[in-house]
Amino acid sequence: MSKITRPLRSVLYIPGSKDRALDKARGLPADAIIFDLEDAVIPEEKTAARETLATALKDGGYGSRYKVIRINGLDTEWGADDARAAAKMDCDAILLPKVGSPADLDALAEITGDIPLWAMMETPGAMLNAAAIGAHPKLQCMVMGTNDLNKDLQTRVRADRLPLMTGLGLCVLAAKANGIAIVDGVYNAFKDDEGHRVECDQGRDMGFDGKTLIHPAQLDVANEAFSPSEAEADLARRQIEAFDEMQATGQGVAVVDGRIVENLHVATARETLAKLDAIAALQTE
Ligand SMILES: CC(C)(COP(=O)(O)OP(=O)(O)OC[C@H]1O[C@@H](n2cnc3c(N)ncnc32)[C@H](O)[C@@H]1OP(=O)(O)O)[C@@H](O)C(=O)NCCC(=O)NCCSC(=O)C[C@H](O)C(=O)O
Ligand SMILES: [Mg+2]
Repeated sequence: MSKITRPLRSVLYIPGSKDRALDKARGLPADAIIFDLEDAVIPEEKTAARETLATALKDGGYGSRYKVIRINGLDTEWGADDARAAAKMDCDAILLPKVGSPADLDALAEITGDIPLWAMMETPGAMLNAAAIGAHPKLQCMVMGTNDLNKDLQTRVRADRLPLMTGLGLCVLAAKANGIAIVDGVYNAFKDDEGHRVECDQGRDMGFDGKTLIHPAQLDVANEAFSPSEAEADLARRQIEAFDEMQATGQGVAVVDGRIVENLHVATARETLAKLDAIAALQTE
């Protein structure tokens, strides 16, 4: 499996059937795009959407944005044809909805070969099998499907997402244990910037790499929430400097702002600065 080293702060869903949205995305500040053939496309348009998407990707213009195609499930009448078609399109990964076990990814890989796979984590069974799914050799990223998860769990939708916390936590653990990326679910109220910001911050605190989005208006908030802040960058630089100074005197612990700094904190500080460099590189691409 090829590990993603680029930022995935903002991952925008675009219905594969909507020409206008497919075109608009060429100029939007999204780190990644999920070209959707599943829930955003009505059954009557699914076959035509495959063609529309193939044309859009052939025409190109998406720059360095990571391009992911979400196909329909392989247990649907469209899934296998989607997979065969997606494997021939110019994309970076293929996203399978409602993954329940590693066998689902095996079945997709039989059709798509070496293309990296992403998995929608959106059923109770997937939460319980997260560790095994995360260890699949072709899996590159987990995507939380919080709408489907809410539906299957019969939860009440709460601002603090308490009913989802076990599932979100299990998936974050599975992704980190396997060294793959993981992005949070969508915030449905796309005109509610404040609620979106709160949920982005919560996802960032939990260790998600970014958030999936349904509307361009959500991009800036996600990009900011999942970027290191000025204060975090400043602290990282000072931690590295203080630790290097301490090491030069033969000591293994420094103190910055009243807190100890050991080699593991320096590793985090270096990751923070590397992420900033990766974000800066996106802007020059
Ligand atoms: C939610 C929407 C239906 C709203 O659409 P619309 O009313 O057209 O919005 P606007 O008029 O405000 O749009 C302004 C312009 O922005 C473009 N646009 C809108 N959405 C997108 C988009 N996602 N990507 C790119 N461009 C977009 C419009 O074309 C307008 O452009 P212009 O006219 O040139 O100014 C709509 O946003 C939408 O369809 N969003 C995507 C919905 C979707 O993909 N849903 C499926 C994924 S969510 C999911 O399934 C998660 C998971 O599986 C789970 O279980 O949780
Ligand atoms: Mg879903």
